[in-house]
Amino acid sequence: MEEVPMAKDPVIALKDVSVEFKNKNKVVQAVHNVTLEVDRGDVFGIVGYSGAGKSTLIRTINLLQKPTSGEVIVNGQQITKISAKELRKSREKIGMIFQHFNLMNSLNVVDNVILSLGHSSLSKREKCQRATELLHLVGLSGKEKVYPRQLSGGQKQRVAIARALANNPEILLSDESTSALDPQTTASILTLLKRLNRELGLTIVLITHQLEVAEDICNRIAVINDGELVEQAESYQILLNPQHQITRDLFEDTFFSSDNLLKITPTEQIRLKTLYRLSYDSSENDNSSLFDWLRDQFEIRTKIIYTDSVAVQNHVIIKAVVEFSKELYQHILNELEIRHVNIKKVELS
Ligand SMILES: Nc1ncnc2c1ncn2[C@@H]1O[C@H](COP(=O)(O)OP(=O)(O)OP(=O)(O)O)[C@@H](O)[C@H]1O
Repeated sequence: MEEVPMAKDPVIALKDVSVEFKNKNKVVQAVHNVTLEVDRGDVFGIVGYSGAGKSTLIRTINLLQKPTSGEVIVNGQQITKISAKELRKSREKIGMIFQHFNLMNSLNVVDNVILSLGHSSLSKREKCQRATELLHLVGLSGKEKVYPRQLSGGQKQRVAIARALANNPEILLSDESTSALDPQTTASILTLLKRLNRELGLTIVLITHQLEVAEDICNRIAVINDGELVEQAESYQILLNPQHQITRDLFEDTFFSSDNLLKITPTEQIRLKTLYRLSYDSSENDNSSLFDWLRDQFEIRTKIIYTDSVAVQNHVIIKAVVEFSKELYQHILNELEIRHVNIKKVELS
């Protein structure tokens, strides 16, 4: 039976959003005409170089940053047009976590979470019970009376996540929430975020400069550069076949890094005139059938210089640098493209 595509259900829509900062005589265009949609249940990553406008952009979603122009629509409501009271209500449905946790050091863990329940109609006892349940949800049972300074970075971020979830938000905004954490703690926070996304149906929008974070957790990635949205796609597509040079610089070149290419010695460089980088989805191609096909059809032999794989969503993307026994003619490159193999000649400088 033919699969029916799932209906899209955008929970966030930004339309032509721009943010300008005016400093003395200078105008900084931090975000420029960004239009994007985040579907319910997405883990949506926004990546880009430092200063690209990521923080400014994510902060427009809960109007911590008011756009200079454009529309911000959350759950069908244009929040740029609503009263302060309505905005407060709408913001309760949008939790946010930050790089430096933003906890109150003078309050213990449970009181930090209770602080977010200020506007709720719950009794004091019920608030305490709710906060305790949230701390259990994020794996911090038993730490209720502890103060933030007595916690590790990962534990502080868990408190911040519990606090962000206090009002049962539908959306969680994450502004570099793992940037201050070591790789192991980062992995445990990402596991927690994935579980919350799955179990609570929480839509997550995260900005990160850690590309491995975006690869690990996001189903969709948007790339911004100089305030402009340059590319957005399913995460595996971004890895498999990046369209924009900035995306290639960000994602491909971390894998095909000069470190890896420098492993090839200068004498080999002279010989290696037919070095190519390939990337492909392992469910569509596998090494041996691809290289057997090149040999059988075109008498081209392949020597794999190095290869690696990265699992994104349900796809395993293979990336490889190979040496072919001869240069590939355009018609072979075209055939590879038809087979969804992304191929590029390596220029050794
Ligand atoms: N309040 C402000 N006043 C003036 N300029 C600002 C302000 N906030 C940000 N900018 C400028 O806007 C641009 C985008 O900044 P932003 O912090 O959004 O980028 P970013 O991609 O999050 O960077 P990073 O990864 O380094 O945090 C930068 O040029 C920055 O200097």
